[in-house]
Formats: sequence, structure tokens, C-alpha cells
Amino acid sequence: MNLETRLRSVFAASAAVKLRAVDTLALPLAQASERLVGRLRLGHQVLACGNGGSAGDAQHLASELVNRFEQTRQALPAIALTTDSSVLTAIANDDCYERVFARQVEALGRPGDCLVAISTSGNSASVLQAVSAAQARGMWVLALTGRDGGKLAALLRPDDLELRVPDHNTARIQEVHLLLIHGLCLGIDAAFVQSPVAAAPGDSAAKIQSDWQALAGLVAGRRPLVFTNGVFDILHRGHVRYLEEARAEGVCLVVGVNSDASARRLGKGPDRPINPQADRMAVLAGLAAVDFVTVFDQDTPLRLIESLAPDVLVKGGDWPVARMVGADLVQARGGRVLSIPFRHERSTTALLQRIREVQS
Ligand SMILES: O=C(CO)[C@@H](O)[C@H](O)[C@H](O)[C@H](O)COP(=O)(O)O
Ligand SMILES: [Zn+2]
Repeated sequence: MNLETRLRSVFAASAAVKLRAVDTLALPLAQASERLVGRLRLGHQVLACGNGGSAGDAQHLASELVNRFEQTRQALPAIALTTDSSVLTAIANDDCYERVFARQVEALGRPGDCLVAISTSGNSASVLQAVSAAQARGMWVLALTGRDGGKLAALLRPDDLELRVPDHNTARIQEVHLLLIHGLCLGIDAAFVQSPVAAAPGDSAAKIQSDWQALAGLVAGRRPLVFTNGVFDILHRGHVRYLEEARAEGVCLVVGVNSDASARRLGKGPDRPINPQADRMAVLAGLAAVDFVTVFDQDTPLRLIESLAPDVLVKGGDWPVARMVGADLVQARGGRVLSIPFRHERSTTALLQRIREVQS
């Protein structure tokens, strides 16, 4: 067989693997892309690793997240663990090659971040150690593999994802890996072009949106949209947990805060709220679970709920669904209404009582 004939059969084989992969991988690829979007929106980052050709793939992915793929959108945080020769040689030289990625995961990974682990065999020890290090740090793993998934597939936990190319040839598997990387980026581009994250991590002030109309524009397309409201005078552990649970009900959480005048009309006491509305909003905006904070001056958040049209309405503590303002409105649009009990029973009133007792 001359070279041209052999190349023709390589082209055919590559196309055939891709067509086979469509059946098994299109759906999990879409799910992986959506999961990445969700985590990136929360300020998490992507770390990527692999050896040889897969090191190139890790860099390819990182460059498309940090810079862009096909569309202009905000920069996204991703690091290829394959590029810093000083770091790589020091770890390989002083410790062992198998630790080159794991050590970097230990240094850079944070809970909720994603490790993209690329290995055609699923058996590269350096990638396996990186996966274990990521799992130990509360990260989740997106594995790009081939063949039978190797030892890597066996290491994965229920929360991890694997995209396994149905072939045994290293080069063919790598060719599909690149297609998968571009597929991930397609979904990521689309999501962030449609609705950019207003606040960069650490820039919590951008989460505070007092203009309801502007807020409605910012959350358009970020559905299911979750809404909750309250005074949040002195934030306690029960609040933090319930806001995290509320955020998990959708892709964006807006918290409506009673203005100082509105809070005073609730009649909790002449000195309440203790903290002015600007302070209460700033503290809420500092929570990772909260995407936006806004304020309402009315007795109830009904008009705000009408303006935002959330898909999920949540109240914390012991509010029965029947008593929740706006419940019928949300349900009439096919939305859900939830009462999330405080898992840590704390009350601002009781807390203030204790502080006063200590003082007197
Ligand atoms: O690019 C190629 C082959 O096409 C090679 O460099 C290949 O990536 C290397 O042999 C890797 O070490 C293979 O590792 P893995 O995919 O089994 O984890
Ligand atoms: Zn190669």
C-alpha cells in the first residue's frame, strides 16, 4: 500500500471513530459543557493535564477558555499544568515524574474547581495521581479517555464525568479528544456570550443591582432563576446554608432585601434593622451562592417578583408555602415554590438578646 492509500484509510478511520462517538458522547458532552458553565459562573477554575499529545490538548483547552473559542466573550480561568518547565522539572527531579500534575493540583486547586484529566489509555500514573489529588481537594474531574477507560475510569467518583472515545488507537482517540474540547468550548462560548457573569470573583459590588430593570436584563437567559427575600440583618450560619441550597435549585440566585424603611415596618423592634440596607446587601453579595442582590421598599417583594418572573421561589426557615408572597404568581407560570428549613437553627432576635445580656 503506498502512502497516499494509507493516508486515505487513516482519514476514513478517523471519520468513522468520530461518527461512532456521536452516539455515545453527544449527550454526556453537552452535560459536561453545562456543568463547566455552572462552575465557571460560580468563579471556579479549570486545571487541565495530560502527557504528550494530551499535554497539547490540555493547553489547547486552557487557551480557548482564557482567550476565546469562536465568539468574543469574557475571559475564563483555566490553567494547563503542562507548561511551566521550572515547576515540571523541579517536581520530576526532586520527587518523581508521577507527581508533576498532582503537586500542582495541591498548590492551585480549590474545592469546586474542575480537573480535566486527559489520557488515551487511562493508565498514565501522573494523570491518575492528579485525579486523586483533585478528589482529595473537593474538586470534580472531567476525564477524557479511550479504550476501556483504564485505571482512570475506575478511580472516578459518581460526581465526576468521563468522555470515553470508543476506539483503541491512540491517534484516533486524540483526534476525537480535540473534537470534544471544541464541543465543550462551543457550549461555554454560547452560555457566556448570552449572559456574561456580571461579577468577577472578588468583585462582589457588581452583584448589587438596585435597578430592577437592569437586573432583569442581567438575569435574562440565566434560568432556572431562583429568588428569595428577607431582611438578613445579622447574617448567621442558617442563612448561609439555606442560600446555598436555594442556589442549587437553579443557575442564578437573586436575593431581594427589605429596605431599611420596609424592614422597620415589619415591627421587629425600634432598633431594627441594626445594619443599614447598604451593609446588609454588601454582606450578602460576598457569598458565593448569591449571584445578585437587590432591594425593595414595599411591604412585600410582590412587585419585584413580578418584575423578575423567577422560576423558583424560595423562603428560608419555617415559612409555609401557602403564606409566601408571590407563590401563586410563580406557580401559575409553571415555576416551583419551596420552603427550605434552616439546618442550623439560629435567630437574629435571639442573638441580639444574648449580646444585650452580656452587656448589661
Ligand atoms: O501524541 C502521542 C501519540 O499520538 C503521544 O505523544 C502520546 O500522547 C504519549 O505517548 C502519551 O504518553 C500517551 O499517554 P496516555 O494518552 O496513555 O495517557
Ligand atoms: Zn500525537
